[in-house]
Amino acid sequence: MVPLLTLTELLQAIATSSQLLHPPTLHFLDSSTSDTAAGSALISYDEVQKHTSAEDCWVIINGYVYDVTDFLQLHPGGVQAIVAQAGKDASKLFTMLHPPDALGTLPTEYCLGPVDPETLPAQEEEELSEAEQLRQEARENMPPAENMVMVQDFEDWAQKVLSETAWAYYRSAADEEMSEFLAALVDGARRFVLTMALVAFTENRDALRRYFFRPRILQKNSTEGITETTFMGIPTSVPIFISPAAMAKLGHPLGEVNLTKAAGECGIVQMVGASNSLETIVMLMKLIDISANASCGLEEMFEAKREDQSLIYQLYLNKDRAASETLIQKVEKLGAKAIVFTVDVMWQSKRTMDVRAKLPSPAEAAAAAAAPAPASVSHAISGYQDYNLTWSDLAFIRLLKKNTKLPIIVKGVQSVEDVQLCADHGVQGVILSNHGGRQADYSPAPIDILYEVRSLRPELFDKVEIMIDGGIRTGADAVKALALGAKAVGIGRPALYANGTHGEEGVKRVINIFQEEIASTMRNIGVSKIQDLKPEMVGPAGPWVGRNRPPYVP
Ligand code: HEM
Ligand SMILES: Cc1cc2nc3c(=O)[nH]c(=O)nc-3n(C[C@H](O)[C@H](O)[C@H](O)COP(=O)(O)O)c2cc1C
Repeated sequence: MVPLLTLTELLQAIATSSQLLHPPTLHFLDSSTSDTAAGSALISYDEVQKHTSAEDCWVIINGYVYDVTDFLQLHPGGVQAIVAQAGKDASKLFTMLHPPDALGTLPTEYCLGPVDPETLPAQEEEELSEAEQLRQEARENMPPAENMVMVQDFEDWAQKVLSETAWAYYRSAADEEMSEFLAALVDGARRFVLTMALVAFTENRDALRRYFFRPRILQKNSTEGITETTFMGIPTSVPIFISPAAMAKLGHPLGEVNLTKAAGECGIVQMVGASNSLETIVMLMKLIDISANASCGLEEMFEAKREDQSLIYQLYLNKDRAASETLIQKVEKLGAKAIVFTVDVMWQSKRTMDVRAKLPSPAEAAAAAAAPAPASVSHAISGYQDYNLTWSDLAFIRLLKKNTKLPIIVKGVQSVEDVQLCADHGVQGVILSNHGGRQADYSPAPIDILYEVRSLRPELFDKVEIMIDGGIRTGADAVKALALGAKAVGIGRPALYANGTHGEEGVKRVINIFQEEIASTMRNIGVSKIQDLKPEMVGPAGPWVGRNRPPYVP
């Protein structure tokens, strides 16, 4: 549940962004609710104001009044999230957090009719809290996207301008997180505190910093198309892809569509997420017996893409295989180029910063105690997601292969043995990933897993395409992974942060920075096309002698 202050902050941060507050669209008029809504008499604001409790809860969204009393217990964001809006116009908040068709998941009779616009109170200017003022000032002083020099610059600004909720959700990682104090020490005296700071999230970056190049000199340089390549049979202008990530709308009201447009303009692949929110909606639609075909923002992303642009769909498998089957058929029809099947969310993890940000104040806790107990998000999610997948039954691979001609990529592989098993079971690609350090704490850094595969089982690179993501923030990071054999590398948070600071322009700038840095790194180590990058150009820091010498060095 979001504390009230945080939601206000969230709205304010967004309201100060330049491209904002496009008028709310009446999406549900296209859906089955239109008959009910269109024919109804106007409802006065005074009438709406009479229904402000958990036992009798009305809200206004996009000009229409909804009685959501029976939906409260099913709401994945919790009962209180809606009750806090009871009797009010929740349009802005709703639009910011939900895919447009979320309303279409409600039974038609919940829509009571249009609100009488004459009776709506004038919008009052809300007084800004100190934190909100700081965020607003920071946004006013933020340089334009083209002045961002490093990908890290976007993260630094995101921390200053994003709402507490958005920052906590994006940045959070599993369990043990370094304090700011430790983080500062890490910058100054990294080696000294390393043993205290070995958590998955920080290790993803630290591990990348332990690999160095062996540049070659006097190699002919080319100027054109130096970063162009293909992965999974898809051409890409740079071997970077946008990893699937939920809730881009927390950072910018246009959400994932910004990422799709930026990826299209820059000629790279986006993996569109079956975000928790969208998947949960599918689960809810089943609970309230509405067709899964009525879902979600997926079409929006496919509509926003260019004709020649490639999107890959990311799936969490549903216990109800029929729901997954429908989804796979749908995305295949929409034109997805492959299916990414995420397997590293085997259980809900504790995302520490996110949990802290949502802790209610004492007053909110007291108010919540008076309301019926919410169905928790983790409960809601475990209601549909299959956590009991095993290699021995292989149900998921069989299901996917039976239902689609699309190549299958398994995301979240974290050991050499499992790369081998994926290859044995006929998947075409794997993404070495620990979910950006958000699932199992102390899971290995993807670059180290890649190094292990290269050192121990180099033949696996010919059996299955290997990609990685986690902590990739510079062109040099990407080139190290590509030289070790990765076909492409994914970025998660960098795209979300840049979307939150500068929207589509920010995401494009992030991709351009990667392109510039990859090209420059390649030229400086004596390589002029991706295919010429070789494992022996990269290895652990220090002289390659004795036990430090990589086994693949000729
Ligand atoms: C009717 C008015 C609604 C209001 C005012 C509302 C409000 C909210 C708020 C404030 C949150 C953020 C909660 C948090 O992060 O702490 C949220 C989350 C969410 N809502 Fe709604 N909501 C409404 C309807 C719906 C509907 C119809 C659906 C579709 C089934 C839906 C699905 C979700 C989902 C999936 C989340 C994210 C849960 C998560 O992953 O954390 N909501 N909602
Ligand atoms: C806010 C956020 C939401 C994410 N949501 C998903 C998701 O829905 N599905 C998925 O497979 N991975 C998800 N991930 C993991 C990313 O796909 C990716 O593995 C990770 O972010 C890479 O690490 P990086 O953020 O350091 O680049 C998410 C990551 C973040 C930060």
